[in-house]
Amino acid sequence: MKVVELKKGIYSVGSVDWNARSFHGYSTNRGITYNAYLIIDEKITLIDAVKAGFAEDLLDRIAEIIDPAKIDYLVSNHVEMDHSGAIPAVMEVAKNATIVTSAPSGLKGLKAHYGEGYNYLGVKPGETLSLGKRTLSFVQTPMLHWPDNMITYCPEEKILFSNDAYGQHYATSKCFDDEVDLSIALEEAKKYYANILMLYRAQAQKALEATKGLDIDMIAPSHGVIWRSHIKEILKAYEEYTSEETNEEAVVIYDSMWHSTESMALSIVEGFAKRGITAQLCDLKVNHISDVMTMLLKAKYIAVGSSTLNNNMLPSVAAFLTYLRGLTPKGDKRKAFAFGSYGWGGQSVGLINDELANLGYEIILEPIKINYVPSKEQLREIEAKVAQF
Ligand SMILES: Cc1cc2nc3c(=O)[nH]c(=O)nc-3n(C[C@H](O)[C@H](O)[C@H](O)COP(=O)(O)O)c2cc1C
Repeated sequence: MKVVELKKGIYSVGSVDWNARSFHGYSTNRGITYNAYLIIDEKITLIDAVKAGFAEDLLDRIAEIIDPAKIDYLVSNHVEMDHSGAIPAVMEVAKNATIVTSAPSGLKGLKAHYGEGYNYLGVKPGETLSLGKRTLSFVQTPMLHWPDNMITYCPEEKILFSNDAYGQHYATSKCFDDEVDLSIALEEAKKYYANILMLYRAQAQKALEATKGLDIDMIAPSHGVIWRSHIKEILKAYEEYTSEETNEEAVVIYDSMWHSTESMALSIVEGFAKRGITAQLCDLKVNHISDVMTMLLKAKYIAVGSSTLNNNMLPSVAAFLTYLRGLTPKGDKRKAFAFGSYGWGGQSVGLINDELANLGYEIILEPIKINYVPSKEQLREIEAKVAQF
């Protein structure tokens, strides 16, 4: 990625990982960027680093502007290795630099990754750091999505370096929201929220409130494009993502060996459609769980189906439910039911029902079970049941 000057003396110097298709299990169909920002002031400051494999790339781009040895501060907004992996390489060159991170969690996390051997400066909520003409102000956003997370605001330039908040996994040679298709940037922001931040809804609401209180010209996240022309749109989108309100939408998620549970799923979709509820059918054999989470983010209704395999649900469904359990925020108000075909014991449907109930979802229909292949009449009955609950 080429160096881009965001404002006079402030540069985007991060890397594009065009072919990354998995980010710790999240499918990144459009690749990833690891954004880093360089501020030229009396104190030369790098905001975040990149993934380890891109360290040379980062240093080369910094060298286009200034000798990397002159870096005074390396602000680490988040310890996770997609932002911090290149820290040792940067510190190898910038021997006198100080790593600025949240106290105490950032300090603890960075030391556990990279050792005690660097100059560290821990900053507490609301603390500021003067770079000369500019100031950096640190807002801690703990558990969004690690204990150490913070966002960094530069009031003189009205830039919020938001790290993971407002980010998107979207590799592009462009830098800004108004240079790309906005619908793609927002779709990827939604997927990012659903898969990384959804569990931490309360913290995301607080970060959103903190953001709204700032005078902002640019939101520069650590992944994807920088928001400058569509700040209102991304904040409105976060307002929607973080709201407890759901939409009149259903997602019918299943796996099936011989299509019996699949036939049931199709009838369930028809039943929802009859009620005027938009429903999406989602076969776990062909839909990645991270895409399913995006579909689910604002859906009020969830139906989960599996046939019984060896006294259990199908492994794909178990994996999906585990992922869903991990990402479900407290007090999630959704309506759900289980369905599936079976041969003899038929345990899968009860197990799914229990999982959905344990998530705190309101169970709106008794588990729907069909022995082996559903008849046309049984399918019509399922459709009618869903259309009437
Ligand atoms: C390898 C295998 C193991 C199965 N184990 C069970 C089981 O333990 N209990 C049960 O009730 N049915 C079991 N069945 C039967 C299926 O649940 C049944 O065929 C069902 O109709 C398949 O639905 P599907 O086409 O949606 O996968 C098994 C089927 C297969 C192929």
